[in-house]
Amino acid sequence: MEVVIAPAERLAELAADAIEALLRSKPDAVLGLATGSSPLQVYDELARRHRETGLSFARARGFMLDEYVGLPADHPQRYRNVIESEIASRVDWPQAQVQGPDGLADDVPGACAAYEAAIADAGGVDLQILGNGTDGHIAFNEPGSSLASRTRIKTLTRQTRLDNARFFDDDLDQVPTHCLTQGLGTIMEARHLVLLATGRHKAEAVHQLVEGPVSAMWPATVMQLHPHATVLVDDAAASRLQLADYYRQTYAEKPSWQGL
Ligand SMILES: N[C@@H]1[C@@H](O)[C@H](O)[C@@H](COP(=O)(O)O)O[C@@H]1O
Repeated sequence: MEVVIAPAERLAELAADAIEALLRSKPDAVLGLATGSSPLQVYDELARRHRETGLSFARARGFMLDEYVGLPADHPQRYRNVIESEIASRVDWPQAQVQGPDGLADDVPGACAAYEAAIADAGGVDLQILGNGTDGHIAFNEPGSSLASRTRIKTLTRQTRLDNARFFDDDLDQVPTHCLTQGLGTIMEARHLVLLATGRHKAEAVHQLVEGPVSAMWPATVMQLHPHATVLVDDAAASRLQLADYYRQTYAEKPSWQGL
């Protein structure tokens, strides 16, 4: 696991560099997309590169991590709509090439199985962008999630609903109680995991993710078992890391050609 500690703008550039290098070498790459505030600067940077340098998503495929259950198709916080407005519509990405789990499906197990099959048919995810919940979740794999889990329905914790109430007029009652989410086993099959976390409120989750014991209580710790995982954090999110000086030194001495 590589840990990079840098200001948020720099982290966004590094993630965008990795995505750009992938798209330039493999234009039909499969990108794993996260919602939440953590990837927003990455999406801004990708949109800028599309505008200014012609970086193209025309042949790329995108798979979202998760979706709320029951939000109407036109709800602005439906994750498929969030991804459309935050990144897909700002670049040349055809709508049909970006998909998420169907939070309005009548047959939930069927929709989850179909989503797993669609990812497999696309050849698997090349690069998965991730955020980290304050309770250690990735996607919506809440504490207690099986480390081998696949796409399924989950009940959101009260903490996650409180964290996300800011997107719903600070009204907890408007925040859905359930979601469909890629499982930890699904996410672990992506070939490169790139997690972003900023702010002091993420410091404990980041410490557990990087330095804690692998445990379903902190679901992101499963990333310790991945052969190519990158954790991009700012000073505040890194403030509880025991080996922060070592991570800083390692990154400072890394050859610039190496990439993430
Ligand atoms: N389902 C999303 C996750 O994919 C996201 O990574 C996480 C952190 O969110 P944020 O980046 O806003 O802190 O919580 C949300 O609930």
